[in-house]
Amino acid sequence: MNILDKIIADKRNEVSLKKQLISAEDLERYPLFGHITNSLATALKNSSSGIIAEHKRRSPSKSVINQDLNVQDVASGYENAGVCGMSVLTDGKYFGGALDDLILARASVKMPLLRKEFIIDEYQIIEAKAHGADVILLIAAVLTRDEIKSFSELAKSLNLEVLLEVHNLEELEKSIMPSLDMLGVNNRNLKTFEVSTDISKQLSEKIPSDFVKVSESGISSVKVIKDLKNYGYQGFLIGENFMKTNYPGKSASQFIQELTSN
Ligand SMILES: O=C(O)c1ccccc1NCC(=O)[C@H](O)[C@H](O)COP(=O)(O)O
Repeated sequence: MNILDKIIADKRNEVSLKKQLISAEDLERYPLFGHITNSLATALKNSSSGIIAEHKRRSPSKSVINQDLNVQDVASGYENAGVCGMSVLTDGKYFGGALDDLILARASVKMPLLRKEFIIDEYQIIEAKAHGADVILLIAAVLTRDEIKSFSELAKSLNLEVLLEVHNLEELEKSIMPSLDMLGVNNRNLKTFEVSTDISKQLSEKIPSDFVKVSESGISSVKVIKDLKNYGYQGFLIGENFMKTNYPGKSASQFIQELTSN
């Protein structure tokens, strides 16, 4: 079993247990469920940097990245740096994240927040809204076309935006539909952890122009972003490169200054 299959098997158990503890109807009564959402797609379209900065304590590919930081400080640092939005990993077992991280980030910043999660059930979309998210991630590798359609339509009905993530042409072709806002190409193969931005370049021309294109993972230099911009990318999801430092907000700020200075 590859790591992605393991994550998904664990996620199915986790979600089924959670549903027994808190019903979807209960989640809809959470105060944050009614929050007014902010558009990440619009922020990316209007930005000269396009950075989406991630809160990531650890990962299956790198184990520990940084466990010593306060998520509220990270969120404020990123917002002050001028990023377009923040990705908050909420998976506990493999990434050391939590839904509480999303609530704490929401309490600290106004910018769009992406719930970075392995979504396999509509329940998690309601949960995302109830904990302050503006955007959800759907991963084509683990969903059928019918699931992508029903999950994205549910998200849209809750005023959440959808970032659909692919890693190859087959996933892209099965996923294109009007209920998506942004199409992300993950440069990391989630089954082997191999990272190459070549996949973003190869798939760029296959992504219809009505979607905001996002390149995700393994981005650690301004040069790579300048290159990807030539392929039509307007969003760049960066986690480890910022989170491995003591001050992720400061790192993001320096990165954006370098990116936008010439
Ligand atoms: O990051 C991993 O090791 C990983 C492994 C298995 C599934 C997902 C994984 N990461 C999720 C992400 O997509 C990244 O956290 C995100 O794109 C940022 O990547 P990076 O800038 O390389 O930290």
